[in-house]
Amino acid sequence: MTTAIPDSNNSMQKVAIIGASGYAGAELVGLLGKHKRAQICHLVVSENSSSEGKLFSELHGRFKGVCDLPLQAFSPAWFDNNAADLDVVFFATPHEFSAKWAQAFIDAGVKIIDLSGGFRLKDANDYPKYYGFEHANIDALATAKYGLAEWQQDDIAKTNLVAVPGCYPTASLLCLKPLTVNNLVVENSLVVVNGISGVSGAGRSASLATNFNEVSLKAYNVLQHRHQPEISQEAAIEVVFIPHLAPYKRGLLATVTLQVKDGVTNAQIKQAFAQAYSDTPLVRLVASWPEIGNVAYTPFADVHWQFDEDKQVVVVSCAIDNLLKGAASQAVQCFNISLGLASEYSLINT
Ligand SMILES: NC(=O)C1=CN([C@@H]2O[C@H](COP(=O)(O)OP(=O)(O)OC[C@H]3O[C@@H](n4cnc5c(N)ncnc54)[C@H](OP(=O)(O)O)[C@@H]3O)[C@@H](O)[C@H]2O)C=CC1
Ligand SMILES: CC(=O)N[C@@H](CCC(=O)OP(=O)(O)O)C(=O)O
Repeated sequence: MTTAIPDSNNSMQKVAIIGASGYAGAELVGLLGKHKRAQICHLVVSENSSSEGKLFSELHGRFKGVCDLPLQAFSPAWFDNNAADLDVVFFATPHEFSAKWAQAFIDAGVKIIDLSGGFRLKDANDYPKYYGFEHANIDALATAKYGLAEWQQDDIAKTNLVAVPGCYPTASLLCLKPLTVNNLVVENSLVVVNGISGVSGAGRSASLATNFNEVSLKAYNVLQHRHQPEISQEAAIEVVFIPHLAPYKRGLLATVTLQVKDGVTNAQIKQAFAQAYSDTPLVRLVASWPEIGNVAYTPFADVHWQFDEDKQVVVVSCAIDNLLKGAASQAVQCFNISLGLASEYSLINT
């Protein structure tokens, strides 16, 4: 069953953010705190979190005087006491949490906008392989809709479980989809996606591998990253995905290299990108190769492409902020779409 949010009277939506102490959750607090249609009712962390009871602004000092709500601990009792009063819950939690709890919220009449990967893959068998756990809720997996905001508006508007795309898949798919939906790519050819992320992509918890002082620049999880099947699934084309970790805080770049069919022209490629992104305020076709510095701390995605007519090779690159277009601001786009608002509502010039 799918249910749009009841919204006939432009009502405020009562929202909770689970995972509010983390990086993506904190960005959501910032965006939803100034959103005219959202009332933040609860900020939630894990059951045994060291952050329980602290003010959100104690953890994220830039919000002092802006959002001083206390962080509550999630538990089955918390769910029983609060879920039914909410309209929308954002999960900025580990993937397993979403997989376990989404259905209970949906049964309580709550819409879920899930920033984790708990509902992105359609094949439940991929969860043990790429996420390391058996999916707890295969029925909900079947009803979830992927939420790449510029491409899946109708699905997002109708579902009560939105799987917000991963950060690398967002940038990669914004590059790929104009070419794949127009059937321009050579069948069964090698499609290579190189991604580079800064350290905030790994979340707030301490780890030696993602410690700023330890990171230089290297590829990781090559051919086995969980975003490889996600990109392939949503582009409907097999890709080779090579993520890299680099020593900066915010932003992500994906660069795609592929071969287009014999006879495909520069004009066709131009038309495909123009058609896709001429009317998308948050996805900008830019005149030179995208830079992380132009999109970090913003909800924008910048896209640029180049075509080698002799080799029939296209290179497309997209830069985003991993915590915004790659997570929180895209989640707000999904929230806006579900309310019948323009997806960029409250995200530009506010
Ligand atoms: N960082 C990024 O660039 C992106 C992240 N994402 C996804 O968003 C989600 C959050 O990522 P990020 O903010 O980076 O991660 P963080 O590690 O920074 O934050 C995780 C949050 O989840 C909370 N949490 C952990 N376990 C539980 C639990 N069992 N129940 C309830 N809350 C829990 C943590 O609170 P506490 O530990 O205090 O309990 C914390 O608030 C992940 O699924 C991630 O994959 C998506 C796109 C990009
Ligand atoms: C630098 C870094 O570690 N990045 C993370 C991806 C970011 C993320 O949180 O992944 P989701 O979008 O799937 O939630 C990683 O490679 O696992």
